[in-house]
Parts: sequence; C-alpha cells; structure tokens
Amino acid sequence: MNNNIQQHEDESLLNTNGHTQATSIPAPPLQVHDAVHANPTAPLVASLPPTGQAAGPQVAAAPVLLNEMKNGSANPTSSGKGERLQLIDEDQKFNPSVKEYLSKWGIEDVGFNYDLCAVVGSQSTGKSTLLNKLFGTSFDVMNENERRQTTKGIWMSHAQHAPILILDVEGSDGRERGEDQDFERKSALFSMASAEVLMVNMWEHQVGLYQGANMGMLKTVFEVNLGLFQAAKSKTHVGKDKTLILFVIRDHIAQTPMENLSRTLLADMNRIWDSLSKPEGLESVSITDFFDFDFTSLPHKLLQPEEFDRQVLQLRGRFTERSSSQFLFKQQYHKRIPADGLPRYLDTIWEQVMTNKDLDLPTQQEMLAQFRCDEIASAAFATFSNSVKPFRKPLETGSIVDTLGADMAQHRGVALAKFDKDASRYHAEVYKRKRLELLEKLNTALLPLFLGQLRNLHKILIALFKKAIVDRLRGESYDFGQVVSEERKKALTKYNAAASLILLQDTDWSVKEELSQFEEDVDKIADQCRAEETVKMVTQIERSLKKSIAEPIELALSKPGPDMWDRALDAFRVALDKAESTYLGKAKGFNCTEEENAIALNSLRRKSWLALRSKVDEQTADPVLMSKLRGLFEDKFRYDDQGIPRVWKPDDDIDGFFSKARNDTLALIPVYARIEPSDPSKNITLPSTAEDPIHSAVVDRGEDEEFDFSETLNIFSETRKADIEARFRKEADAYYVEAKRSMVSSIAQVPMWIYAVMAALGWNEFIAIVRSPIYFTLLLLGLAGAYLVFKLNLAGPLMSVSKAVGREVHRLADDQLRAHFSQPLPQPAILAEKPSYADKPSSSNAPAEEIELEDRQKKID
Ligand SMILES: Nc1nc2c(ncn2[C@@H]2O[C@H](COP(=O)(O)OP(=O)(O)OP(=O)(O)O)[C@@H](O)[C@H]2O)c(=O)[nH]1
Repeated sequence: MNNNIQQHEDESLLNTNGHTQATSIPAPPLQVHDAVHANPTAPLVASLPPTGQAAGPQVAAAPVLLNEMKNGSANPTSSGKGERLQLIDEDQKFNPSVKEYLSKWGIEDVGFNYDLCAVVGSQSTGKSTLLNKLFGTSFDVMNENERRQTTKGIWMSHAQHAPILILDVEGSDGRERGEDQDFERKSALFSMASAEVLMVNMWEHQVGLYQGANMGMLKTVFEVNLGLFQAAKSKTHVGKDKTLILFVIRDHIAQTPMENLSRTLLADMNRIWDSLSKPEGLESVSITDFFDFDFTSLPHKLLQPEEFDRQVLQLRGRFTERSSSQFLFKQQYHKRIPADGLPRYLDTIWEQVMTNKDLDLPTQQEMLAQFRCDEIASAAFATFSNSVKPFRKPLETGSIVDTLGADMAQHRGVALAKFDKDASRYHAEVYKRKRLELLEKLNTALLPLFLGQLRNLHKILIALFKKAIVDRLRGESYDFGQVVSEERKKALTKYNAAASLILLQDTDWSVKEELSQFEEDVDKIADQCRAEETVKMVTQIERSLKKSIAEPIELALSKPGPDMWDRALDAFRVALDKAESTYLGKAKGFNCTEEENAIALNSLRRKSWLALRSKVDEQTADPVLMSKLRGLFEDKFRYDDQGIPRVWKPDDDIDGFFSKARNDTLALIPVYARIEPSDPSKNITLPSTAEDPIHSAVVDRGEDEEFDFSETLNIFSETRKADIEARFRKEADAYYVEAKRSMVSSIAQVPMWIYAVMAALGWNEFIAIVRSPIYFTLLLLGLAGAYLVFKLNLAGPLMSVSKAVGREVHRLADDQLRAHFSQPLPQPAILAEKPSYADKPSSSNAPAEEIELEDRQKKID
C-alpha cells in the first residue's frame, strides 16, 4: 500500500485558450445535457451564471476554489486529508485496511450519506490529474519525462469537500499489461458493481475508436449487467439499480461539437448492446433500462489551463451540489450499501470477480446484510451483556431487585435501538430476521435474571407468609382458618404483582408454573401450621377433659361396688363426647380434611383414655387404695347400719361383724384391679395402634407412641392384688384387736358403791382440811391456780415444761446411776444373773405394743 501524498502537478505548463462543452444524457429517454449547450462555442465564463444567482453555489465558490487550485491549498497533504490507499494492488490483492481508512476519513458512520464514483479509461489520459483537481485527492500523476503507467491496481481516496469516495482505476490499453486484458475486465466489473457514477475518460480523438474509446471494456460492463439480471431472475429488477456512465472528453478543442461526439458514442454503445445475446425474457430491454449516459468535455489542460480549471470546477459542482438539476449522484444510482458495510461489500465483490463467479449483486447485498447485521447485533449484545451483569450478583445471593423489570426492558430496548440504528439500512428482510434473532438472544440472556428473581421472590414470600401466620397465631383469640386464608391471599397477590413487573413484552415467558409451585408451597405451610394447631387444640381439649373427669372418677372410685366402673365410664363418656364435639366445632375453621379429622379424633380419644387411666392409677396407688379399703372396712365394722359408731359390749358378736366387714372389703379389691363395667353396653373400646390404620400413618411420621388398649384395662396384677389383700388383712386385724380391747376396758369399770365407800372413809380428812385454815388456804390457792391455768390455757405449756423437767431429771439420774454402776462392783456374779432392761431379748423383735396386743389376743382366744 502506498500512502504517499503527492503534490498536485505544476499547473503552469501551457496557457492556451480553448472552449469546453459538456453534454449529459439522463435516461430514459436518452437526452443530451450540455452545461453550455445553448452556445457550445461560447467561452466558459459566459456560460456561468453571475455570482449570487440561484444557479449555483459551485459558481459562487468558483473564484475561491480557483485560487485554491492555483495556490495549491487544495493540496490534500496540507490539511491532512486526501490520503489514499491502494484498494487492489498489482497482485490483485484486496487491501483489508479499508475500514480503518473510512473511519479516518469520517465516512464509516454516515450510513447512506456518501457517494462513490470510479474513473476508468486508457492509460495516461489524465484520469488521476482530473480526480485530483475535482476532489482534492492525491493520486499519482505521470511524470512527463517518462511516459509510463502510474496508477497500478485500484486506488481509493475521498473528496475534500464532500463525502465522496473515489476509485482511480489502472488505465487500460497500457503497454505494461499488453494483451492481458484480465485486470481491465475485472476492474471494470468491480467499478460498475460498486460505483454510482462510472467516469469513462478519453481524449477527443479517441471518440469513434474501439479500443481507444474503451468500447471493449464497456461491452464487458454491459454483459455483466445482463448477467446480473439473469441472476436476479426477475424483470422487476430492471430499471431499479441503474449506473450513470459519464463520458469525459478530454482536450476537446471544439472542432467537433460535443453533440456529435455524444451521438457517436451513444451509437457505438447501442451497437454494442444490440450485439449482446440477452437472457431469456430480457430480449427487448433497452440499454437505458440499466444505464444513464452523460457526456462532458474539458478543454486542453496545458493549452487552456484557465478554461480547464473553470470547467473542472463546474464539473465538481455537479458532483457536490445536491440541489443542482445537473447533480450527478442521483438517488437511483446509489448501491444502497451503508458506509459501515462498504469494506466488507467491496471485499466480497472483488472476491467474486477474482473467482470468476457470476456477480449477483442482490445476493451480495443480502449476504453483506447478514454479515453486517450479525456484527452490529454482536456489538449491541456485548454492550447489553455488560450493562445487565450487575444484576446477577444480588439475584444469586437471594435478593430481589425491585426495578428489575424496568431495567431489563430498558437495557433490551437500548440494545435493539443500537441495532436498529445501524442495521436497518441493510436488506430489509435480513434486517427483520436478524432483529428477531437478536431479540431472542437478548430474551435468552435475560431469562436467568427473570427466573432468579422469581426464585428469590418465592423464597422470601414463603418465609414472610410463615412468619405472618406464626405471629398472628401468637395472639389470644384468632380464627385459624381466617388467618390462613387472609395471609394466603396476601402472599399470592404480592407474588402476582411482583412477577407481572418482570414479565417482558415480546417474550414467551410465563409465571404459570412458578405461581402454581408457589401456591403449592403456601398450602404446604398452611397444612403444617394446621397440623400443629390441631395438636395444640387437641392438647387443650385433653387438658379440660382431664379436669372435667377428675372429680367424677374420684367419686366413683371412692364408692366401690359392682357398678363402680359403670359410673366412672359414664362420666368419661360424657366428657369425651363433649371434647369431641368441641374439636369438631373448632376444626370447621381449620378446613381440615376428613382424614385429618379422623386422625385428630383418634388421638383425642386415645389421650383422653390415657388421662382417665392416669386418674385411675392415681386413685389406686398403694396408700390411696389402702386408705380407701381401710375406710370401707371401718364403715362396715365400726359403724352400724345407721352410721352410728359401735360401742362393743361383751355380748356383741365382734367376730361375726369383723369377718363380714373384712370379707366384704376384700371382695372389692378385684373390682379395682380391672376396668370392667357390670353393664357390657357401657364398655368403651378403642383400637390399639397395631390394628389402627389411621394411627399407623401417624406413627410412621413419628408423631405418636404405641398404644395397647386391652393392656390399659388392667389396673394392677394378681401379685399386687395378693399383696394388697395381705396388707389389708393385717390392718383389719389391728381394728379387731382394738375392738376387743375396748370391750375389755368397758368390762373393767370401777363399780359405783366403791365411790360411796371412798366418800364415807375420807369424810373425816375432808372436814379436817376445811376446818384447818392452813390446809383450807392451801386448798383455795390450789383451786385458784388450777382455775387460772384453765382460763389462760396454760395447761399445755405447763405439761411440756414439767415433762421437760422430768426428762432432764430422769436423764441426770440415769447418768448418775450409770456412772455409779460402771464402777467395779464388789459382787459382780450376783449382778450378772440379772440382765438389764436394755439387754432383755425382745421375743420376735416386735414392738412392745404389738407384744402386748398378742398377749391380749391370746387371752381373748
Ligand atoms: N494534453 C493533456 N494532458 C494532460 C491532461 N491532463 C493531464 N495531462 C497529462 O497527462 C499525463 C498523464 O496524466 P495522469 O493523470 O497520470 O494520467 P492517468 O490516466 O492517471 O495515467 P495512469 O494512471 O497511468 O493511467 C500527465 O503528464 C499529465 O500532465 C489534459 O487534460 N490534457
């Protein structure tokens, strides 16, 4: 690549006056425009409108530009502009730096707002010179001293005054390539496929020639065009993508009028066109369906430099002034390649040309559109990815991003707008397709955020739901069913609201599945709470049942008899029925299922039964039972039928009463031993856990213990029964002994006459005391002291004091005696024969009272 910036050649070689004509033929119909056609021979100055008139900014700018040209200020190097690059080198390699250059020239981002023209023609016909003058470029110009090829390959540059790209094509017909017309053909194809305006540069004297007038090259161009239509396979394409061929006749000295030259050239082209074999269906199409022709001439640059410059300037205006009627870059010639896609397009076209493939421009444009749309989409997606990255972390850590929905929509919108801005210029169908693809890609990238947000929403709302229920159930009075239904509704509303915020348009996203999963989990928690609440409720009911059965059971068990269990079970059934109806009443608000109710009722019955059993156990504990039996025995033995205590008299049948009372009481022990009502209809039966399917399910969940109903009916075993009997017998015997003793003591009463004898014998002593003042005073004092002790309740304290004193005296005496007898005695043998009280063996170790009782018993028997 040659980036040299060449100065414009010296313009002051010759200064010969001449006149210039310009003829243009837009089509259809074929027309001839001549910038000065009204008077072809008139000098150029006369043909220009006066300064300030509507005809042309190019005219107004003319003096300035002329000065630029003369002073060399149009020199591209001075402004840093006008750089060029060798687009295709001598070895026919495409330069990959086009994009870089376009960007440097500020053309990459202009979309369709640029134009492209190419110049072809025989070698050394002043093409580069003309381009440099027209556009301020810096293409190489031949050195006069050595006449040889200067432009090799195809060069590209840009205009200084407008967004115009220029292709300077290697001259044809040069001795350097000789017979080889391969590059000429390829470069012509390439130029035609890319340029809106194809300038054909030729000397005036070449008009009418075949090779010299580039007719061979033009024939190729026309053939290629027809080939393009064959590829497009549609006649509708005809007339849509036209190219303007602008003939520039150099060194026109005006001997032959421009009109004649134009006509000759047109006739030549029509002849060529006619000679071409047309594709099927396109036999009748005219050359002007594909091409517009324009003709212009320039005076001799060396002989008429001033005129040459003026004409060039005028010609420049036709390239740059969009408002001018003679503006060359008409809309219809534009190849509709956005500037950013141009490098790729040119590269592909050249590749096609190189591989001798048919040039199918529409397909190329489509392929370019695909390529560029992909590139633009990738760039937009990369920016989008970066901007949504910050959302990932909070969502991964379980947070909810409040603005996620709006943010996702905004970032997606930005990416699509970015894509639309650059890609909408390309092939419409491709653009639409690629936009859909991008949209899908963006949605796919956003999907994890959407799902993450839903996941977190689910977790957080479930936790909140649980907490709200637990908090509300802590209160004193609540309706569980209402609490659950209110909180459920709240949770679902919140979920729906939050989920709808992140549902984006143009997606197939749905929250249906997630919502149903959420509902399922909410219900699961409600069920859990309900189960806990049911257990709580059953426990409460059980507690109140315990309270309500306590008294009736105690009462029933304290009055044993054949119907003792009938009464106890009656009381239990009443309490159980009440408990069950309380449960069912409360369970209505819980929305419990039949199965849950069955489980809870089963549990309630079992727990109630166990409560009954525990009460019975309490009432049949050893001391309680013994006291009951004792009481019953006493009632029968010590009281008569009217409940009056018996005073045993010698003629009473103590033995008979005793054995009856004892046997009756002993007969009650088996009644206590087992829960068994006399009336079988009052029997209560509960299923044991082993045979209860409902309970098995509960046990499987580890919520309850094993329960064997038949076991619970037995209050105590045979061994214990025997033990109780034995103990009772002993106690009863004690009562018997006591009864006998009380009868003996009543027999041993002092007769009344003894008291009369005592009064008769002691009468003298009584009189002696009454008559003696000392004794009488002592008697009065004694009576007064007794009265005081009685009045002040001092009998107790006096007794305890006297007892304490007695004990102390006894202890002291005991100590003294022990101390005395511990000394060696003069006759120990005598003392040893009398065992002390302490050493006295207690026959059978029984307490003294018992021994005494036994003695008495023996006597009675
Ligand atoms: N007679 C005449 N000579 C010109 C004119 N314009 C340029 N020249 C001269 O023609 C010679 C060739 O000019 P270039 O601009 O290099 O021609 P070219 O067609 O670009 O040459 P290649 O790029 O090699 O094909 C130079 O010496 C110019 O000074 C013109 O209008 N008339």
